Amino acid sequence: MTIECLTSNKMFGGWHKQYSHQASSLNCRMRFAIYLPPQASSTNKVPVLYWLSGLTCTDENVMQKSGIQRIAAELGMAIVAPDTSPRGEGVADDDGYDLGQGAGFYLNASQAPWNRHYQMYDYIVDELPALIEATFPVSNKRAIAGHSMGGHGALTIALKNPELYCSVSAFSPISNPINCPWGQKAFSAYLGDDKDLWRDHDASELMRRVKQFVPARVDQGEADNFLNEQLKPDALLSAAKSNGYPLELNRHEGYDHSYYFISSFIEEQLRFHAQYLIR
Ligand SMILES: N[C@@H](CCC(=O)N[C@@H](CS)C(=O)NCC(=O)O)C(=O)O
Repeated sequence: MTIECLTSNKMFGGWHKQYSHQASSLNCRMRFAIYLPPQASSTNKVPVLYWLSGLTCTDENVMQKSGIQRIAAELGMAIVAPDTSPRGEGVADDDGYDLGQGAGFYLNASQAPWNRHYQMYDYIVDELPALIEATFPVSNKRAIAGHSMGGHGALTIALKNPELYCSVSAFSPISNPINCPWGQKAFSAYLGDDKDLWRDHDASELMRRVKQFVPARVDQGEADNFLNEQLKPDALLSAAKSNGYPLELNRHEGYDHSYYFISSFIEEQLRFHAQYLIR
């Protein structure tokens, strides 16, 4: 498991670094970013928040636009930002921004040609945390968060693995992908036409039936141009209500889908996670 450090920048007393490594689950080289707060040292392991980004993003969007490091440094929390799909010349792709590279949807593809590399669920749940915990001064206390496609990823991964994550949050998640164009396009390609199999990758479907509740917070801008067609937070809310799931859904008047919105509320989300990660 050799990894190569690509960049290293001191920030708020800690370090922001980018690494490249060969990902065996994805069968290609991957880049990720990590922010290590000043509290992280060989004698002090800090908890980790995994951040899953949205369509068209890489590890860089959240690290460059959200301001997440300032509050992570105060709270003593590492942030890990993986890429949003497998990458490279030999990796299947599509002309659309919402399928293929930059649009891995954090699931394991079963259909050709996608199944050769698109195993993002295994990468995020197993391979990457194992690498992070073996390489950096971090504990195995994990939380997970994300934006849009990454909000879908964070919610579905936490709901399926309540023993692995202390808490979950999302900005503007694709809450009911089986009933929206982004989700239907991606799930048809990656999972095939059997819609029964899609339900296992849908946050609203999972929230309606899970028995173990991971503390969950969602922030949604009311002026988000994807709100009604793609994101559908009401489906998530009604699933939570029907199952007695204590979901905290915050609606914010006037905010859109961008990182201007995320940077306005990232501090609140990190403080939400700190209640469960840092005790
Ligand atoms: N239609 C947009 C969809 C992409 C988009 O809005 N991506 C969101 C996530 S769903 C994002 O975070 N973009 C990158 C950024 O704002 O830094 C496009 O043309 O690229």
